[in-house]
Amino acid sequence: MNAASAPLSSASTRSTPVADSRPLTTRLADYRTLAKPKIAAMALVTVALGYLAAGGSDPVTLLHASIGIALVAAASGALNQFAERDTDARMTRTANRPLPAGRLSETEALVFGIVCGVAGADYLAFTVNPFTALLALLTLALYVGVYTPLKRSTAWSVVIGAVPGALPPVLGWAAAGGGAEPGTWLTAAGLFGILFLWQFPHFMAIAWLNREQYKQAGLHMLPGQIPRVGWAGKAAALTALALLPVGLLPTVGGGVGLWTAVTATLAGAIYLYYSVRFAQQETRPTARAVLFASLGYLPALLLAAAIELLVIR
Ligand code: HEM
Ligand SMILES: CC(C)=CCC/C(C)=C/CC/C(C)=C/COP(=O)(O)OP(=O)(O)O
Repeated sequence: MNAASAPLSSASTRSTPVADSRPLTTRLADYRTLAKPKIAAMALVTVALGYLAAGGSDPVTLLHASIGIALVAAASGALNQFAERDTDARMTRTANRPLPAGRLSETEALVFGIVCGVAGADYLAFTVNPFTALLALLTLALYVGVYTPLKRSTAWSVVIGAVPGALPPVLGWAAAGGGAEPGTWLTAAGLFGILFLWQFPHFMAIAWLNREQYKQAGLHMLPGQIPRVGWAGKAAALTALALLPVGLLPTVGGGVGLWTAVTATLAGAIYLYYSVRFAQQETRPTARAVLFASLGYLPALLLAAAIELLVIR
């Protein structure tokens, strides 16, 4: 029985809500942490990219889609943390999250996740379209129901987790009615491919930085758990290299233009440079440089597409 399957220590989480004298702002901050706002915010960047690339031009529809998807993303973060309350308690990076730290109860996290998921899906169905609502629920189901449990048993969980992670731009494309226009399917496939590949250098760096903690928690995030020297870096460099041609697909599909293709190539080249440096020498600085490069790539793409589609065109 590995560490992840060991029984929960009773001190690490509470199952029933207790009277809480903390200020409301503190409690709201804990619910905000449950929602994983930074990951959700970056996902919304890619939703907007998908919406614009599918020809979406109504800011109200994009706002409705963003609100609904943000609620479903918050549900995915809360239900993921509910499911990982035991392993989160075993990693210093996550031990201070509301559940392992005992600031929120399992019931509170579960109810918050379910309410956000139901509200988000209903909101999308009524203000955008049922297809987008279904796709958002599929993303939630794959992330919480497939990726999260698989982390305890196989490193392939990262490849599987990259599928829901890559769906947000397709949600934006669906919100713009992309499904009705077969011609835009290549654009949607390109955006999915970009985000799918983008996740590997991003996470190889994170997994390498946290490799001892993942081992301690019994999570299988890299083959062999502690990667053979250079494995994480090589995987990052290879996927960053593959990202260069895939970054051109939304332009080939006609969803975006030449400037977005140029931006994807420049941002991709920077991402590749830092990934190759990480492959050459796996150190904390080279790994952190890959992580920071990953956090700049997607906003750069959205900015180029927005200028190209809303200003230049
Ligand atoms: C296989 C897929 C992915 C994995 C395993 C993964 C894992 C992680 C982990 C473990 C962190 C560090 C969180 C912390 O510091 O506690 C992180 C940070 C982050 N991830 Fe990912 N991620 C993946 C995909 C994505 C996707 C699809 C997005 C959004 C489009 C994203 C956006 C972010 C952002 C913005 C941060 C920085 C958050 C912070 O600084 O706290 N990630 N990721
Ligand atoms: C609509 C919708 C649901 C959008 C969300 C997009 C999405 C699924 C992003 C998650 C990507 C991912 C695998 C994060 C890592 O979680 P982790 O549990 O490995 O991270 P942790 O170790 O920090 O908890």
